[in-house]
Amino acid sequence: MIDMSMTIRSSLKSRKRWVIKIGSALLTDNGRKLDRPAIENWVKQISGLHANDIEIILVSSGAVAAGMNRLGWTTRPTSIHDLQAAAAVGQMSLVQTYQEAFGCYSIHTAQILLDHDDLSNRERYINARSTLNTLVGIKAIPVVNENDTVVTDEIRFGDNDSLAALVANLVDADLLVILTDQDGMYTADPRSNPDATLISETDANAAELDAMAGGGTGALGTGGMQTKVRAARLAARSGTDTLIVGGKIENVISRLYDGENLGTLLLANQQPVQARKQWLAGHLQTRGSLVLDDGAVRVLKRDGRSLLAVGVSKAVGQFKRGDMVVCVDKSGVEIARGLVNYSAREVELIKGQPTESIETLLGYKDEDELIHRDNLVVHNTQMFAEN
Ligand SMILES: Nc1ncnc2c1ncn2[C@@H]1O[C@H](COP(=O)(O)OP(=O)(O)O)[C@@H](O)[C@H]1O
Ligand SMILES: N[C@@H](CCC(=O)OP(=O)(O)O)C(=O)O
Repeated sequence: MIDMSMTIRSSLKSRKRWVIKIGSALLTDNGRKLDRPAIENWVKQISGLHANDIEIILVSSGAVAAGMNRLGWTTRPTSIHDLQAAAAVGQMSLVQTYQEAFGCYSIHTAQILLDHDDLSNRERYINARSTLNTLVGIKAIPVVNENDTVVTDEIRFGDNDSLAALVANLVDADLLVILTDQDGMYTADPRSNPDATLISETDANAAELDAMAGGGTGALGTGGMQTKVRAARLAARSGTDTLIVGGKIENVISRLYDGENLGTLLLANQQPVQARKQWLAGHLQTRGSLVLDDGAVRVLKRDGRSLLAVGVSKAVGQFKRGDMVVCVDKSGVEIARGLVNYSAREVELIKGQPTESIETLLGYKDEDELIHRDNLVVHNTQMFAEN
């Protein structure tokens, strides 16, 4: 009998484009300064893949931790401005370290700082995508982090796992590798459950993962395993498999490339969706919601049709035309999300009404649909549960 897991592992070599995320806990050896020898070691391995024509986009945390260390701050600040200041100071060390380390292999690096708006605005999304594709095309290695200077709580990704997944969507990555301080994902948080066992491989959307993933983290990491599972689900939307693996395992990246069975492989098990829909699905910020009646839920889920005003019973929030809204059934379960063609105020006037009445009710009609099917992503229930 063929061992499927070995088949998948050995096929990793043929995955052309990898997004590799290195977490704070790991980069700073859990709170001490940037672990330069460790960084040089990952860079050496990544350079090996690069020499084999694998395209790499690096998502690196560590700015806050590196900044704290430079500033002599021993405890992580709670004020957002202090965190931003630490990140701004630390980002300098971070990129300098990567530049020097990759420079030893004559590889150019490029700093990319992204915030939520960059990926939620269609135009900026396309610009970010083109720049990353161009950099990869000229064989430079983009080093991505969240743009901590311009973000506030409301628009923060908050953890680099989500950012890495959205970057994977953005560049249509073939594999997302999340390097962390545990050997992979365990059946429970190994910090508090010494009997927990390592999961080798499962579906990214497997429901049991939610109960196994703890949010608890070390001194500097954010999000724990929950954000990694969520990231794997986001990445799955562009058909990208995710590997969660220990960054301190000797030669981990090279060994994964060679097909070794390390860490936890969370499989996308779905075909890549159309690029625009990926962007919609990864669009974390929503401005409101629409409550659908049973008939609308059925046609969206079963027939993939557009959402019409007649199937909506309520608008919640202050959204405008073009905003992202979630569509929930009458018990509040999210079934889809998409770009709405009418504002909340307009929806309140046309909800439950046939399309022919829109012009009479509003005095004009922009579009027949509340959300056109091209701008609508219908998903299975638990995908956005943590948003
Ligand atoms: N099921 C689990 N398996 C492995 N680690 C887990 C699990 N649940 C929670 N964790 C915690 O997640 C931590 C890693 O996440 P985090 O501290 O955010 O690191 P990073 O900076 O790499 O993102 C681990 O140190 C561990 O304590
Ligand atoms: N932008 C922040 C990253 C936030 C963070 O620590 O994320 P993670 O590595 O997922 O725990 C930094 O560079 O410090």
